Amino acid sequence: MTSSAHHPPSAPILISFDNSDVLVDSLAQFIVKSQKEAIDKKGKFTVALSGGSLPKMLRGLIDNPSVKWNKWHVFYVDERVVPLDHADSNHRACTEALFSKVPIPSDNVYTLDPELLNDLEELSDAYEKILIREFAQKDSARFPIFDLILLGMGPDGHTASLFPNHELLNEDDRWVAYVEDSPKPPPKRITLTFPVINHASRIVFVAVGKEKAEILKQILDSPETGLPSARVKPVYPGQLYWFVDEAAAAKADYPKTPFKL
Ligand SMILES: O=C1O[C@H](COP(=O)(O)O)[C@@H](O)[C@H](O)[C@H]1O
Repeated sequence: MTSSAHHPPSAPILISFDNSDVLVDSLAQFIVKSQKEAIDKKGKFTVALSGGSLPKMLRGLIDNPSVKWNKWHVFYVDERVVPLDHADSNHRACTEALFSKVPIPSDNVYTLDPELLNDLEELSDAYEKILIREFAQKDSARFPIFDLILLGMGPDGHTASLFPNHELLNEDDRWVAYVEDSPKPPPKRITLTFPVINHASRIVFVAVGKEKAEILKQILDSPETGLPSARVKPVYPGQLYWFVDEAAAAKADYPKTPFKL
């Protein structure tokens, strides 16, 4: 068997859907398949969600009888350092778009600690400790291995709260880090780091709309630019997928793959 140390990352798989409704439906099918494989193997499903435009793209999971909500363990790829009910909170966005509409046990959704908003170091350490508690020695090695991580990409190529030219792009030790100077408001955030993201079994970027077309071309056709979204390169045997609509895919020359489960 080839070990991950000797195996280069697999090339990203780009899937372009006719429109965002078809994407939403296919994304739900893909997530359900990932969930089934994880539950069959270890009795639970660990997933990390982004904020921004991503939560609304999860609507295909609502009223979906195949989703085993009591087996889900949900973490945040990144979170803005604001109260959990604040308009900028990624947890609030996910709650409004999804969790308020499905029977997920609230204890299985791991939020930042709202008591620690004034101390970024403590706040990110506390979130890292939750990951250590939930992952270490069970289904991980040096870094946690999420069953699925769902990412968004900003028009500047950022993903999670990992922004172009930021020192955190080179973080190779911590699982969770903080940002005090995000160029996109709000400035204070916590984020999973690249080694954590890149150890996931499956990673899906979701990008929709013509505003994402130019940056998607750069990320896929010229990954050597080193923009944050181009640094998502799952460690073998992890696989990276791009679920995009035609508008987002319009400028990329990168080969497209038909959707199949
Ligand atoms: O600030 C953030 O932005 C990214 C991208 O957002 P999108 O609205 O362009 O999809 C998002 O993935 C991240 O979670 C969020 O905190």
